[in-house]
Amino acid sequence: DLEALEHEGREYIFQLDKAMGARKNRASLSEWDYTSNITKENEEKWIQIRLELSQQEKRAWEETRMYRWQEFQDFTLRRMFKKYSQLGVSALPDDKYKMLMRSVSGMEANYATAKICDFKDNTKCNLSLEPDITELFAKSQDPEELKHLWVEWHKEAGSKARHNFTEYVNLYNEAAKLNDFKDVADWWQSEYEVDDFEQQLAKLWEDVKPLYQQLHAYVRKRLRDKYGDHVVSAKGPIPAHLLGNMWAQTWGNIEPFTRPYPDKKEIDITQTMKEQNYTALKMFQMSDEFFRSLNLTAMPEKFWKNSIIEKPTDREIVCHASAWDFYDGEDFRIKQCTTVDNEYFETTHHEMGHIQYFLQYSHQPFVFRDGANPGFHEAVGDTIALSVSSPKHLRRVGLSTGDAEDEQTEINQLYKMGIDKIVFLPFAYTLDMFRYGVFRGSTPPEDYNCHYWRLREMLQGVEPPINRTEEDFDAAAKYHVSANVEYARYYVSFIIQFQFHRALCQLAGEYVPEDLNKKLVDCDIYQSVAAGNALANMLKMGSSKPWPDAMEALTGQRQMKADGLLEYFRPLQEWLTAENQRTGEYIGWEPSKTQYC
Ligand SMILES: C=C(C[SeH])C(=O)N1CCC[C@H]1C(=O)O
Ligand SMILES: [Zn+2]
Repeated sequence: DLEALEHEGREYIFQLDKAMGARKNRASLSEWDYTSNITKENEEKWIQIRLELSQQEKRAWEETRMYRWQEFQDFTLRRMFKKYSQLGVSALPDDKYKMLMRSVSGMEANYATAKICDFKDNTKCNLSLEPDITELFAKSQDPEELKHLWVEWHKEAGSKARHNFTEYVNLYNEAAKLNDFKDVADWWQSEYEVDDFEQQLAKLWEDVKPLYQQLHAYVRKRLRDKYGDHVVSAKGPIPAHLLGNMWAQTWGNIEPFTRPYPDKKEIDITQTMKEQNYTALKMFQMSDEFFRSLNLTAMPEKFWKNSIIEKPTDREIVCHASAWDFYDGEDFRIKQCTTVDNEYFETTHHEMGHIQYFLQYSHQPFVFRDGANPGFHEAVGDTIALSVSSPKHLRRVGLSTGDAEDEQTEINQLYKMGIDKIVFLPFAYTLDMFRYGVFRGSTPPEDYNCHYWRLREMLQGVEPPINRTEEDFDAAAKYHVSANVEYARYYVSFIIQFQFHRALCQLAGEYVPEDLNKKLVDCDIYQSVAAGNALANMLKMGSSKPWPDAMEALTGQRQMKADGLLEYFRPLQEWLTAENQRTGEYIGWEPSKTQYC
C-alpha cells in the first residue's frame, strides 16, 4: 500500500542523500585543487573525478525515478525526490560532458591567467586583473590610460573566449533539453520556483529605473565637468571606462571627485585601514566578530587553516572571490586575493555571509544545503555589510572620523551607497538578459557583441570607449560569463537585501518608520541578538521550503519588492531630482554615437 511505499521511499532517499554528501565533498575538493593551482594536470584530475561522479549520479537517478514520489503525503519527502529527479549536466553522454567541462575550464583559466601591458611602460606586460589592473582602474583619472586598460583587458579576456563560449552554449543547451527544459534560460529561471520570474525582474527594474536615471544624469554631469564635453557628452550614454570599474558595475571609485558635498570629509576607509596597518586577516577577523556579535556561528578552526585569503606568488589561481562548502560539517573555506581597501572590505563580508549560510543549514539533508533561492545566498553578507558600512558602525570600530551627522553628510553617505547598490541593478539585469537571448537562440553568435552593447546602452546608459565589432566578445570579459555563473542572483540579492536589512533593523530597535532619530540609513544591527536569531532562523531553512516561506519568516513579505531599497534611498532621490533640475541636466540618454552593431 502507499503507506509502505512512502516508508520505503524515505529509507531510500535518505540513503541516497548520504551518498550524495560524500560525492559533493569529493567534487568540491577536486575543484578547489584545480582553481587554487591552475595546471593542465589538475584540470584533468578535476574532469576525471567529475566524470566518475556523474556516472554514479546517473545510476542513482535511474533508481530514483522508479518511485511514485508525486503521490507521497510528506511535503519534505516529495521535495527531496523532486530535487533528486533532476539529473543536471550529468545527463549528457560522457564525451559531451567532457567537452562541456573543457570549454568552461578553458574560459575560466583564460580569464584567471590573462595578462596585459601597462599603458605607461609598454615593456611591462605581466599585469593581471587582480590586483594590478583593478588598482590602476580604480585610481587612474586619465581617460587615455583607462581606455588602454579597458580595450586590452576586453581583448585578452573577452575575444579569446568566444569559441569556447559558443561550444559551451550548444552543449549546455543540450543538457537543458535532456532535463526537460526548453533551454538553459528556462533551467536557470526554474531555480526561483516562480512562473513569472522574468516579468518580476522587469517590474523591479521599472520601480528602480527613475532613481537610476537621476543618479546617472548627476554622475554624467560631474564627469563632464571633470573630463570635458569632448569626452563625456551632455545627453548621450556615459563612456564605460570612466566609472572606476572594468565593467562599470559599481562606481564607488569615482566617489572622491563626484560626491555631492566635496567639502565634507571623504567616506573612504581604504586610507584609514592602511594608516591602521590593516591586513587581510584583520578584515576577516572583524567580519567574524560582527557575525558572532549577532549570536551567529563563529568560523570553525578549519576555516582559518584551509582558506586562501591572499594571492599566492608561486602559482596561478582563480582570484575571483568564492566561498566553499565541503559538505562535511567542518571544512568551509574562502578563496580570494584580498587587498586592503574598501572594495575588499565589502567582499570579505559578502563571502563570510556565504560561509555563515553554510554553517546555519549544515544540519539539513545535503539536497537542502542551498540558498532558499540563489539570490538569498548572495544577499546574506551584503545585508550585514549594510550595517558595517554605516557611519555609526565605522565610527564604532574607529574606521571613520566622518563629520557629525548632518544633512549634507547624510546625502554624501547615501550617494556612496547608491553608486554601489543602485548602479549595480541595470548591470546585473543586462548580463542575464543577454545570456537568456543567447541560450534561447534569439541572439545568434554573429550578433553576440552587438546585442550585448544594445542591452548595456538601453538599460545602463553606458557605451564602449571605442567602436566594437564581432571580432570582440565583451561579455566574456566579465568573470561570471567566462566561468558559467548565473547572474540574476545578484540582481535579486541587491533588491531583497534591503528588505532583509529593514526587517533586521526594526528587530534591533535601530529603525522606526517616521522616527527621525531611528532612520534606516543610520541603522547598525551590531550586537543585536534579536536580529541575529531571526536571521539564523531563516538561514537554517536552506532550500527545504520555497523561498517565499523563508522571506516571510524574516520580513513578513512573500514577494521580492523594491520598496526596501526605495525607502532607504528616498532622501537621495529627492536631492538628485532637485540637483538635476537646478543644473538643467538632461535625464536619460540619447542613442550612442559609438559603432558596435
Ligand atoms: C563576490 C562575488 C563572489 Se559570489 C561576486 O561575484 N559578486 C559580488 C557582487 C557582484 C558579484 C561580482 O563581483 O560581479
Ligand atoms: Zn557571492
